[in-house]
Amino acid sequence: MGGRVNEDLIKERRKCTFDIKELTHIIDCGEENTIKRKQIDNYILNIKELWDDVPEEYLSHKERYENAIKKAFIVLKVLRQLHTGNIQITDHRTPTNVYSIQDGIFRNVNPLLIHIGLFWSTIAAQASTEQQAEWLQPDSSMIGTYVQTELGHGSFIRGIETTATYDSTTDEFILHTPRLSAYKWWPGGLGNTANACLVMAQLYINGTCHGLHIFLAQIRDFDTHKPLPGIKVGEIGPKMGFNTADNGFLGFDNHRIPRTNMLMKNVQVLRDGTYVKPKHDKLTYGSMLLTRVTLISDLAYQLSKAATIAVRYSAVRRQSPIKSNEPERQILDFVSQQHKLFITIASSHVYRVVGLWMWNSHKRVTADIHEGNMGQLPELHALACCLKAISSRDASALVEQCRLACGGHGYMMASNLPQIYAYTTAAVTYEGEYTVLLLQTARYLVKFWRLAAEHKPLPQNFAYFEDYIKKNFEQWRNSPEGIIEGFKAIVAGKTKAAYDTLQCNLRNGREFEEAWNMASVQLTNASEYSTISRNDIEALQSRYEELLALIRPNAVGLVDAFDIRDEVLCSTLGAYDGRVYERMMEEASKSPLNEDVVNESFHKYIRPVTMKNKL
Ligand SMILES: CCCCCCCCCCCCCCCCCCCCCCC/C=C/C(=O)SCCNC(=O)CCNC(=O)[C@H](O)C(C)(C)COP(=O)(O)OP(=O)(O)OC[C@H]1O[C@@H](n2cnc3c(N)ncnc32)[C@H](O)[C@@H]1OP(=O)(O)O
Ligand SMILES: Cc1cc2nc3c(=O)[nH]c(=O)nc-3n(C[C@H](O)[C@H](O)[C@H](O)COP(=O)(O)OP(=O)(O)OC[C@H]3O[C@@H](n4cnc5c(N)ncnc54)[C@H](O)[C@@H]3O)c2cc1C
Repeated sequence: MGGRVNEDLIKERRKCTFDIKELTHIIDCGEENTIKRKQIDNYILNIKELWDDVPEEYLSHKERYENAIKKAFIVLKVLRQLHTGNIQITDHRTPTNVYSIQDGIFRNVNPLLIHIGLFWSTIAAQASTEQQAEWLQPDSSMIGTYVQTELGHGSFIRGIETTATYDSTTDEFILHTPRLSAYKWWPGGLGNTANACLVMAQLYINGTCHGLHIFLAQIRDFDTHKPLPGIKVGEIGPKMGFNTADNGFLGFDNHRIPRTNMLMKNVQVLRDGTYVKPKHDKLTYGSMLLTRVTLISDLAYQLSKAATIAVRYSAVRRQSPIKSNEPERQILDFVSQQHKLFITIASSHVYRVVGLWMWNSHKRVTADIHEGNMGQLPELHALACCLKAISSRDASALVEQCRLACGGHGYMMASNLPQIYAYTTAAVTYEGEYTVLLLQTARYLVKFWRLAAEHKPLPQNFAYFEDYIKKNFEQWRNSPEGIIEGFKAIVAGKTKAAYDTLQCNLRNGREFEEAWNMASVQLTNASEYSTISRNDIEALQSRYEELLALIRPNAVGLVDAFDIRDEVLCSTLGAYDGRVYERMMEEASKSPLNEDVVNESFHKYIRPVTMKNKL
């Protein structure tokens, strides 16, 4: 759409007091990354076949999938070209990588997301060198997915019922779904697209269960794409979002695969059925750990999209004067609006930085694990669980806040905020449900509290537990360092309270697991335990309001610095030029209900009633 940029946005950009490009480079971790990102964005976003004539919302469930899969293979081809041309296409240091721009292309989810993001990475991390050489060929016929969750079990994966029984007479595993609740349910790409999968199943050898292991299974014929004998597979139907993700179900009826299809980097089953244990029994959960780490950056990116849309719209939208004799003000001038939006910008930066830090920690811990040192894994797991849980919960709440901050227009699909919300809120559940993950972190904290309570030596990271017990906490200071100290006190105080409740339940004769369950609300909630006073809270509040006023002139500059292209934002409200009302009218004209001046239903249903006595 051509035309002038909205006058208010022009003024906002003139007001900005910092160098927008410089911030973009910081976000991208360096100017050279920005340049590279823009080149790849240009290359991919200029492919005409990736753009729709008809908005996605007007397509049927089936058409949506077919449209998405067409685009997915164009994207895959481009990714392969870039890959073979030695262009580094993923860079987790930047939130705006090739994975992120796909949001715009699909306006939803790439049905090959799990193939690219989980199937390949799990093989790369958990298959032996020989298996990788065989399965990770660039021209492989396999389109795969990651098949773990079942109808009956998602969170509690030890309860998974699918079995893989070793048959030493044929050197094969027999994959089997013993009952309805054992049907695999949810995996992305499974419904129609995948012809292979990594399946999580309970390993049985000579009647002994060795727990969960991962197996590669072909499920559809590579040529005809028909399900193989013994495989029942299909799509699970419409969802709140993720409607192009092709989530599916899968059942095995004594389906045989070679023994060498078990992922054998960390654990092995030998030809005679000997089981060789892994160095750590949770290495099989490695893909979940990696995805949880990756998700933090993705959620930061979703926040930056929502903030960009809502801030630009709030600069363009005028509604009500502040003083009755004045013209109507930009809604961005209302302090309550600033409070809703600036916290979203800030949270995006927080999770971007934390996501990057976690990504580097993951790399470091993985390198240690390769050397046989598992010491850092529990801490990484505890951090990944907590950060995935709170980043997804914060992101979905803040995206919804941005949507509400756009009033009625935020409710339009054309604003793209409902889709960003549906995408973001799913992350609260998948890859480990929010509460379940918080409880994993709580378990870790309680362990160290017990050490502190028993006056045993603590690692440096937990020295603040000891400080809390010895009441060594400093007086509250209204400064960033003071706030961090305050948070430490809250964590220590909360952990102590949960631990005390747990101990009390145990003293009352409860078994540990039951006592844990009874303390679980305390284990997942935080309260105020610091030395903060009412005066401090008032001082912080007024400092916060001062900061809102300081940020106000830079709000548009701050979201421009995220540098998200209009094709990726896909929003009538958030485009760079701010021509909100023109875009809304243009999008409305695409509604099939505007094709005929008089819809035929008028003649069929309305007129016979309204004109009944007049005909
Ligand atoms: C050809 C060219 C191609 C080029 C390629 C180009 C690439 C292009 C771009 C690619 C970009 C990629 C980007 C990827 C981005 C990904 C984005 C993802 C989007 C995702 C879409 C949706 C996908 C969704 C998938 C799923 O949901 S999969 C299913 C996930 N399921 C879960 O998460 C289940 C949750 N439950 C659990 O994890 C476990 O049950 C539990 C941890 C809660 C409990 O486990 P368990 O019962 O076994 O354990 P206990 O509670 O008894 O604890 C025992 C001890 O074990 C420790 N523990 C547990 N887990 C771990 C772990 N993972 N690591 C280490 N330790 C662990 C506990 O702490 C206990 O310890 P303790 O005894 O000492 O206390
Ligand atoms: C969009 C989407 C995509 C997905 N993609 C995949 C995929 O590609 N592959 C795959 O294998 N799976 C996938 N999943 C499945 C996903 O991983 C599971 O839904 C998720 O792990 C949650 O498990 P659940 O559905 O069993 O929830 P449940 O565990 O049944 O949770 C229901 C409620 O019970 C509570 N609860 C459960 N256990 C406890 C406990 N121990 N303590 C306290 N509270 C508890 C939870 O907090 C929650 O409130 C996907 C899911 C979604 C929504």
